[in-house]
Amino acid sequence: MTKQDELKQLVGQEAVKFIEDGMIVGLGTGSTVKFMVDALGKRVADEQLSIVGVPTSQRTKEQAAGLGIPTKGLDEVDHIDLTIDGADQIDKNFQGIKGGGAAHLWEKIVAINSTKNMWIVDKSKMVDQLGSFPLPLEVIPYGSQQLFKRLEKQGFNPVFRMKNNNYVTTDSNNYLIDLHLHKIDNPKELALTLDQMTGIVEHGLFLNIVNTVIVGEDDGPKVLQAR
Ligand SMILES: O=C[C@H](O)[C@H](O)[C@H](O)COP(=O)(O)O
Repeated sequence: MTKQDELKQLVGQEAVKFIEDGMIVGLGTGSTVKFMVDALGKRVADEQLSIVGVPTSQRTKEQAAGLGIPTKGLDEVDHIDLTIDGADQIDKNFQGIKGGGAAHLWEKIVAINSTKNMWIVDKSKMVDQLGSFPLPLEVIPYGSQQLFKRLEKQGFNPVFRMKNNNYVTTDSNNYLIDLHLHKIDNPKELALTLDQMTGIVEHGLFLNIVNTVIVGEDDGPKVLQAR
């Protein structure tokens, strides 16, 4: 296991300590969350912990099922106590970029329906300013070439996310466009601009969403309270 994976595993194991019996828990997506779900599966098996998971992707749903973690869809629960998710970048104001794993639409919908949100990251994700990680957009395939041209004209440096010459598609069968912005001076203003562009289903800026961040540092996981 790489050093970075070790840090991811440790934050995943730390995060599940916040899960209590009877909770409804949003389960994020990504390589860090995968370690968290493994640790949660262990608690469910060892302690007969009774929880319900609400997965933010098919991938996470399948992993949870394989570990015997009961899951429900978002519309089958009346609340979510805590969602634990990864992030691609987090700045000093606890604003984040998500969607590097193509899951930010479902993740954001689950997050805004959660009482508390926790992000788990290794230390490389903590930055002074967002933007060196390309900002993901989930876009409707219909007219996406035209949308792409509009994004180009606005200087957003868009790139369709491709794999083996095919468009990467999300769990909602949409495409992804990554904006290579290098730095984002005003995340709120950018979010408003992108919110208003027809064809963009959701962008990966997660502003004022997270309550707690667990950062994997060399000397162990650090729990930071965001708000
Ligand atoms: O779309 C994917 C999610 O937003 C992930 O939570 C994010 O990309 C972080 O993933 P990882 O833990 O694999 O770096």
